[in-house]
Amino acid sequence: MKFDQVVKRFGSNTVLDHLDFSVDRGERVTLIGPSGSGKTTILRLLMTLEKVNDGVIWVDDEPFSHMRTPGGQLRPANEKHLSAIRRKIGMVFQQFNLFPNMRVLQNITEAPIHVLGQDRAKAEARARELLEMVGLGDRADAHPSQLSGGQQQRVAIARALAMDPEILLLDEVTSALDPELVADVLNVLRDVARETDITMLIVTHEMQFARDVSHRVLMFDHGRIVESGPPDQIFGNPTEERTQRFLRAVLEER
Ligand SMILES: Nc1ncnc2c1ncn2[C@@H]1O[C@H](COP(=O)(O)OP(=O)(O)OP(=O)(O)O)[C@@H](O)[C@H]1O
Repeated sequence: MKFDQVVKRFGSNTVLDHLDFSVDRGERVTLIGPSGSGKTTILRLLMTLEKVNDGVIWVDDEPFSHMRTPGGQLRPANEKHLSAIRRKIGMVFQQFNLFPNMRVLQNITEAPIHVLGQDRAKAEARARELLEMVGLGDRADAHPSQLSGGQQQRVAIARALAMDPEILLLDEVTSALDPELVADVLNVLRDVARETDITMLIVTHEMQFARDVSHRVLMFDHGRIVESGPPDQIFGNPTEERTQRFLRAVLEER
């Protein structure tokens, strides 16, 4: 995946200013930085919830924000291109947004059956495997309201994985949880990181988790990358004053 000179503005506010970065297949990258630095905007562009003002996003060497004309030129993606391409992307949000009137199993199989056209038996078998993986093998028939927030978030992780995404976006997935439920969710994500080769883009304030699972950390400020490197370097020995100040502030919040 590659952001090539991406510009995103909201009115006169330039949130991403000619942003360039790439993420390799299978790489896990954490975005850190102060509030308003553009991290969520990057994830929303990849979810096709926002459109770039300039520059191009590429996934698998194919234009993502754009599409090719028969003459080989790039033009902004239309709805058809976006709906095909957004299937490559899975996302888990701060709010779990499960379908409240569907049981856990159906929450997971809904999109594979209705969007990907998977056979029901196959989708259910895969959903049960994923429920085992997130430690909820015995809750397939529960309704979301019968689960804790942490369990609901683990269902949301299984639901995202059921679409076999190439890229998984995690946006502050533990921020809405009671503190005692955070560890279970992060442990499930550590397992996902260990057992799959899904590319992950992670926004989190859980610095130890970021350190454990990321190959690389990008520090953002005002829509630009201030510093990037392996987690041990960024968290252990950051060179930029802006990164040092940000990490001190995060530690003080704890
Ligand atoms: N839909 C929108 N309309 C107008 N401005 C927006 C919109 N979405 C984001 N912004 C602005 O874009 C900037 C970047 O926001 P973004 O949410 O990407 O930052 P962030 O780094 O994810 O912050 P946080 O950690 O608080 O979530 C902010 O100035 C924000 O006010």
